[in-house]
Amino acid sequence: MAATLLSEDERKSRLPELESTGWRAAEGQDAIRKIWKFRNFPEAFAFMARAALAAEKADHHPDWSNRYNIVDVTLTTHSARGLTALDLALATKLDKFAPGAEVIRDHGADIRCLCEIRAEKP
Ligand SMILES: C[C@H](O)[C@H](O)[C@H]1CNC2=NC(N)=NC(=O)C2=N1
Repeated sequence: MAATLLSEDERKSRLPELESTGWRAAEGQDAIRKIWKFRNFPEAFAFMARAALAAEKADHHPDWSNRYNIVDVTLTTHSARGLTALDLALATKLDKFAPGAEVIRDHGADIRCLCEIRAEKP
């Protein structure tokens, strides 16, 4: 069965818990975003490996980027064009995979979304 968008009631009851672990609204889309800072690249990549296996098993995949020890994750359900229960489930799993990692709320200029990159006008 196709995943359906979270209702207002579901959002009210489920999102505060994710908010408390550091998830925030992603800009410009119905999605949640969290940025982790690990101690080093191996720890970041170990997290990503576990996340990748969980994502593949659930057939639900994160939109993410990695730069050295930073993993920047956005969750949304593309087929539903917004948040569904699949995103809540994956977010909860990711939180379990990175219990000790620092959560970054303020990202520096070095970490930019590819969507911000524009070709220079000739
Ligand atoms: C064919 C395959 O099941 C779909 O493309 C899945 C794969 N992973 C997915 N992941 C996410 N986040 N959203 C989707 O709609 C989605 N669709």
